[in-house]
Order: sequence, then structure tokens, then C-alpha cells
Amino acid sequence: MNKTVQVLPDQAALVARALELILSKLETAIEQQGRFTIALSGGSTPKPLYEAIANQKLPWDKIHIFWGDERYVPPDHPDSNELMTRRAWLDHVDIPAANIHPVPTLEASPELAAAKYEQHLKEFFNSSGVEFPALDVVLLGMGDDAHTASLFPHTEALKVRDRLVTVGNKDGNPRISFTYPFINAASSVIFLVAGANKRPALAQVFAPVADDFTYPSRLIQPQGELWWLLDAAAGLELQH
Ligand SMILES: O=C(O)[C@H](O)[C@@H](O)[C@H](O)[C@H](O)COP(=O)(O)O
Repeated sequence: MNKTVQVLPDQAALVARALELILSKLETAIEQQGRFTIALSGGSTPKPLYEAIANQKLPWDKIHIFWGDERYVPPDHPDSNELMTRRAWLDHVDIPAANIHPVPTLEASPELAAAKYEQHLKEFFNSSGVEFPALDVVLLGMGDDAHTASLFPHTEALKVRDRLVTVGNKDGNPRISFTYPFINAASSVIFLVAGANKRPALAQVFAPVADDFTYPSRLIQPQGELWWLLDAAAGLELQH
């Protein structure tokens, strides 16, 4: 694993750096394999980044969008990560509908939604099921409880190692989430973390020893590149 921590002075600089990094990965992926695959996170931090990407002139037909986690709500629900992403970005660019791969949250149960999304991912990546397919980029946020995607502390989702997608649980509300082994199979994982409220969780995630099930972001140890992009408010104590 190749881990890089960058602390940016403020949220605008954080977004600019994340944009620069994603565009660089996008260019390389399209040059080398003719397409770019990215899984997005929800929450509030990435929204300005999505708005910035929407202003770029990109080969949208070569770009495929997935979500690393989603709330088990219809795609027009105010809590939907897909809805936030479409409003901030996807509705404003000429990306083919077939290149947008939302979590099928209209399925009858979260378990069915997770199983269907996993099947779709396997078909898309033409994976035999033995290996975890590798997305080019998985973009993650981190909660102030050190959760990432919908992998919350002390939940069953943290124990799932033989699936791509599982059912997460936040305070009794079901979520659909990539498993941590599937996230770790990505070529690059990029955390985008802002705000002083994330500092205590970051201290535990970066500590030499702490409990992974209490601080789930510790489980993200990709074979490829791991990037932590932090604003100064979040990353103050981590600046080397
Ligand atoms: O569906 C979600 O809410 C996200 O995927 C979640 O994992 C988010 O990234 C963190 O909760 C951080 O959220 P903020 O960026 O709002 O702090």
C-alpha cells in the first residue's frame, strides 16, 4: 500500500486538490484501458467536488459512475446519495445514462438491493467472482465516528469479507455498502475529510494501535494507492 496524507489550508483547496487528483487518475485510466470507473461517497463534503467536476470538459462516454454506499431509500428521496450526485453533477453533463450505475434501492429489501448491485458489478467487470474487481478510484468520506461508506462501528457489515456489497446499518436504518475488501481492491482510494469534528476520529484511525471495529476507516488498507486529503481543520495534528 502506498499511503499519502495531504493537509490543505481550507475546503476550497481540499476540493481543488481532490479534483486535480481525480482528473489525473481519470486521464491515466482512459489512456491505459479506454475507460474510467469511480465509486462515489455521499454526505456533505464531496458535494462541492461534484459541482467542480461537472464544470470539466471530459470524455463522459468513457466514464462510469458507481456509489460506494447508498441509503436504502428511493432515488428521489432527499437522503439519496444518487439524488445529491445527480443534482450537483450528473444532471449537468452529457454522460450516457448507461454509464451511471446506481444502487437498485427500489428492490424489495436491502439484502436484495445489495445482491443485485453485487451482481451488476460482477457483470460490469466481467469478474469470475474469485477476485475482487478493481475500480480505478473509490472516493470515501469519514464520519466523526470513523465510519466510512456505510461501514459503521461494531456492525455486522464489518465482518463481511467474501462479498463485494453488503447491508450496513446506521442507527437501525439500512444502508447498502461496498465491503471493505472490495474497497481495498481499488487501484486508488481517496478519503476526503473536512472539519474539526473529524479530528478525534482521525487520531484513532491514524494511531499505531486501535480497534478496527471501533474505528472502521482503519480497515481501508488498499493494495493500491491510499490518499487522505484533509482540510487544516481536520488534519491539524496530522501535519508532518
Ligand atoms: O452515505 C453517506 O453518508 C456517506 O457515504 C458517508 O460515509 C459519509 O461519507 C460520511 O458520513 C461523512 O459525511 P460528511 O461528508 O457529511 O461529513
